[in-house]
Amino acid sequence: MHRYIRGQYMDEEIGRPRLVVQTNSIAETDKEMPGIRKNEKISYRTVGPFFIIQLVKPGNLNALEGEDYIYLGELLELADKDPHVYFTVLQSSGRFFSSGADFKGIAKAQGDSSIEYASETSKWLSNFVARNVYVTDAFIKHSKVLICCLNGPAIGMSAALVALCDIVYSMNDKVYLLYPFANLGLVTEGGTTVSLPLKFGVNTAYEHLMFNKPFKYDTLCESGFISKNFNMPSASSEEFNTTVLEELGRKVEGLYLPSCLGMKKLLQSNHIDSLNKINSMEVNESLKYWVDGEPLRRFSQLGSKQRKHRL
Ligand SMILES: CC/C=C/CC(=O)SCCNC(=O)CCNC(=O)[C@H](O)C(C)(C)COP(=O)(O)OP(=O)(O)OC[C@H]1O[C@@H](n2cnc3c(N)ncnc32)[C@H](O)[C@@H]1OP(=O)(O)O
Repeated sequence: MHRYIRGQYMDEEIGRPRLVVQTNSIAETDKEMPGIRKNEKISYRTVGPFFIIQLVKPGNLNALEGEDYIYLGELLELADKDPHVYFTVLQSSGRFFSSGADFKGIAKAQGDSSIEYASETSKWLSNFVARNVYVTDAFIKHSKVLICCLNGPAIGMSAALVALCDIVYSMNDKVYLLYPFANLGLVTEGGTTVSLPLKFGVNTAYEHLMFNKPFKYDTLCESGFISKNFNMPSASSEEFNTTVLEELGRKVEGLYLPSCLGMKKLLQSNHIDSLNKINSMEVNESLKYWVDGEPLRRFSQLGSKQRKHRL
């Protein structure tokens, strides 16, 4: 267990600071985790009791392919297993938190002739259902407190994962969440059938989902979705990430951190059954749409800029 003493996290098991490098008031270690590959779009590290996952591909607004979502799930499992970790912190880079599923990745899955599928159903079970259900499940059952640092907007599957976080901080009032399922020939995914009505109210969720309308800052604040706006309009995402981490370091000072995990387990028990149920229902409902081909047509229009979201 960690105690934050004189600017250092003391590891009570080994009776000395486990952390070797200090960045400002936050002690840091870039621990090599066994058994996990690297991913050029997503980095991770531990800082005291915080397991930090960062999206680091700002060039395409941190769009993620199927394999990247699987990687996120694997990182969550890693954080789950680490007894020194109490908080899993999601950070990003650049002007967007994440623009969701990568339309180039989806076109690649469709055009890949190296794999022969028995049927369209078999193809989309593998390219959509299995991946989606896995990463959503990893977020639903995660045992550490999930904190999201929204440096900018989040879209689609990535926005669904944001809605599964326990605490969300924003960098400024330009952030929004968009679930463009109706514009892309999809249905709700990533637990949003449950998480959005829960966090915004049923009718507000309907209005935004049916008409492809972004949840803008005002709604995010009024609903309590955003716990705190750091109000850093001219800062970089890196400055925002550092500021949040420093503040978190001060916030956990003196806390008995296992209590936080105990409370997470109890709070999670309120909705975990309905989230588990909907995860399976959502992907099974979506499968029909992928097999029919409408999402592919629409993702391809998005890639060629023939289709846009109304923001
Ligand atoms: C697994 C299946 C599940 C699917 C669920 C989903 O996640 S659905 C959501 C899918 N994502 C989207 O619909 C967002 C698509 N992007 C946009 O609508 C716009 O890019 C934007 C986010 C509104 C931002 O518009 P803006 O005009 O500010 O920027 P650009 O469009 O010029 O984008 C900058 C570069 O980023 C690339 N890019 C953006 N989003 C994606 C993406 N989802 N996939 C791949 N690449 C993306 C864009 O192509 C630009 O790159 P250039 O090389 O500069 O052209």
